[in-house]
This record gives sequence, C-alpha cells and structure tokens, in this order.
Amino acid sequence: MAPHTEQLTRPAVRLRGLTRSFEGRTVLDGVDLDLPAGQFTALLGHSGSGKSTLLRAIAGIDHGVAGSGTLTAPGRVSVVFQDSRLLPWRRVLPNVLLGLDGEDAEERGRAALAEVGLGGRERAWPTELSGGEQQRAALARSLVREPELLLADEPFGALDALTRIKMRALLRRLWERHRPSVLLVTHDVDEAIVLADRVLVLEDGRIGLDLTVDRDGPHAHGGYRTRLLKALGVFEDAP
Ligand SMILES: Nc1ncnc2c1ncn2[C@@H]1O[C@H](COP(=O)(O)OP(=O)(O)OP(=O)(O)O)[C@@H](O)[C@H]1O
Repeated sequence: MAPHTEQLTRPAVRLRGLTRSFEGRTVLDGVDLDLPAGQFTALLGHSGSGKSTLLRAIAGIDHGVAGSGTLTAPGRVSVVFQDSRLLPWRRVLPNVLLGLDGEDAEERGRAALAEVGLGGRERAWPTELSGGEQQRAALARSLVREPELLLADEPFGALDALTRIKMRALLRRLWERHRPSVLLVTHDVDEAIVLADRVLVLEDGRIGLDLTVDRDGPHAHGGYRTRLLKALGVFEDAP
C-alpha cells in the first residue's frame, strides 16, 4: 500500500503505525515517530534493522513496497546518499541546478557551492572531484532547494576518517545556518552524538531508544555512548 503523504505548511514529520515488509518479512513494525521542525535527529540500528527503509518511506521513494500506517512529511524534502549521485555527464554547477527553476537559480547554485567550500569548482566534472568534494556538491544540491527536511543516509560512510570529521562539521554548520529538520542515518555512534540533538535506535522494527542529547547538560559524550552501545547490544568492557 502506498504511504499516505500530505504536504504540510510547517516542516515536521509524523509517523503513526508505519509498517513496511518485503516478501512477507516485516521490517518496520508499527513505527510511531514525530520529528519536530528544525531538529537534528540521528537514527542508529544494526545492519538490516530497517534504517534505510524508514528513510525511504519518509522520502516517499518506496513505491511498490508493502506497508500501512500514516505518514506526514514536509513538501520540500532533500535526500543525500552515501554516494553523491552526481550525473557524470554534467558539470558541477548544472548538477546542483538540476530541476531548479527561477531567474536566480544560477546565483543560488553558486552561493550553495561557495557555502560548501566548492566556490570556483562550478565547471569541474564530477570525476574531477574527490569523494569528499562530491559529497559537498551533493549537499549543495540538497540545500539550494531550501529543504524543510533533509534526509541523509550514511552520507559520510564512504569517506576517509579525516574527511568525515570535516564533513560532519560542515553538515552541522549548514544545519545551524539553514535549520531544516534533519534525519541522519548512521552506523557511527560517535557521529550520532557529535551531530544530533536526538538519537534514535531502531530495533525489532520500532524505535527502541529515543535519547535527547543535551550539549549543555551534565552528561558527557561517554555517558550517551555507553547507553547507545548498550541499546545496540555492544558492551565494550566485555571480554
Ligand atoms: N527492495 C528490497 N527488497 C527486498 N528486501 C529488502 C529491500 N530493501 C530492503 N530489504 C530488506 O529489508 C531489511 C532492512 O533493510 P534496510 O536497508 O532498511 O536496513 P538498514 O538498517 O538500512 O541496513 P544497513 O545499515 O546495512 O544499510 C533488510 O533485511 C533488507 O534485506
């Protein structure tokens, strides 16, 4: 069954009893979730727990997948994947502008590229960019659409450790500036804590843990890490 998606004037996600299954195997088993406007949320879970399935459902790109429940999402949604998905036969700026209307589109595209640190690379081909630069271009392509909701499916998963650190900082900076709601799917507990204000753990087809990260509160990074690892069944001090 197709998801019931209606456009809202305010950017927020609301899921009620969302189910999705593949070949009779239930992956999402009645997910209830609200994502308030402007919140940065990370989604953790074991491999195969259904994180991408949930993200694709919210993005409205899971046509043909069996399921039920209600889903409300904002009108302007951008999605970033692990690979940049830039069209190799188009230069960087046209990639960013793809499908964008308006007289000021080019100006906005250039500004977005400058914002992600790719000013001056507008005429480069995607293959001339490093992996990190390609992901920067993908972020520019997302942000130029001024999304109310940014869905990111392991956007830094294929990058080296140093580039990943820089890209995390960039994403947080862009979020602070533009304030879309963000749902970041990641395998990386530390990435989730460093970036997000709320961390969810998907478990047995539902949200098993819903943790608020209070940066100004008394809890240190390590405390959140231990709780999240425990929810994921990882006990670091076990032999
Ligand atoms: N199109 C599909 N057809 C059949 N099964 C699918 C399809 N998409 C996902 N699945 C199955 O649904 C389950 C959840 O997949 P999903 O990709 O959502 O998990 P995930 O938590 O994102 O995993 P990972 O962290 O490894 O990317 C998996 O068992 C997967 O094989």
